Amino acid sequence: MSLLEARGLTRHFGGLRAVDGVDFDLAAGEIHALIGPNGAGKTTFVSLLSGRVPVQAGSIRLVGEDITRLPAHARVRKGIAYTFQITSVFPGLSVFDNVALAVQGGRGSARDLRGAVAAALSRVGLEAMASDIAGTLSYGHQRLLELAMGLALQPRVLILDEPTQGLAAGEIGNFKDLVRSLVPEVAVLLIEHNMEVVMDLAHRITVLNFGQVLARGTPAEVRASPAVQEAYLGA
Ligand SMILES: Nc1ncnc2c1ncn2[C@@H]1O[C@H](COP(=O)(O)OP(=O)(O)OP(=O)(O)O)[C@@H](O)[C@H]1O
Repeated sequence: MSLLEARGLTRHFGGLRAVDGVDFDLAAGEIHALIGPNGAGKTTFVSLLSGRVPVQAGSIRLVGEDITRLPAHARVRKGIAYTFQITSVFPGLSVFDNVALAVQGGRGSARDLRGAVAAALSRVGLEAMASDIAGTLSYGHQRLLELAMGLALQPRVLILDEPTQGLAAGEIGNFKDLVRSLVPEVAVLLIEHNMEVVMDLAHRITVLNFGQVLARGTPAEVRASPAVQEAYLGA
């Protein structure tokens, strides 16, 4: 059984078929990349999975349970964490407090709040900055804070939307090591434009184009696909 399974997932905006009958399976413990040209429907698709955008047709199952109509906060409690854009960090609060808020919204019982925050911060290497005000952190550190907030939710599925955007080259290497360290406890669904990161990290790739699945497979299979090369990789 897939950890997370979508069948015929559909969301149109007026006449625009942003997501149009997508079947998708996320296996336990995998790093799965979602790629495709600008406007292909990637963010809309993960917004359907996380419940930020309502589904018009199709179904979503998490470990076999139908979650298609559950509100976003209920999906978080069931283990789907979508690390939102950096705006989800409260800039006036400390790093500790940002993560503490996430712990309280998550799946765990949070009996040991301090311990849970410390564990999430040490996972991303920010433990020394716990008392810093989040808004004073560098951009790269704010992205790590965002990841710590996602991990503090104790997710089964962690959805990362363009996590390397704006990171310096040196930071990208650390980020890849960090994502690798998360599996197999967590399954990672990664929207990523940096093909070097995708090909290096992903176990499997799904390619969207005009709201539909153009191809799926291992990095080698996707790279070799003539349809993908024509539509996307520009080879
Ligand atoms: N709330 C909305 N209302 C109307 N159209 C929308 C809405 N959200 C997305 N769209 C449109 O749906 C299409 C898919 O957008 P989406 O952001 O999902 O693509 P994407 O693959 O994530 O693109 P990018 O790589 O540029 O982030 C686009 O044409 C976009 O303009």
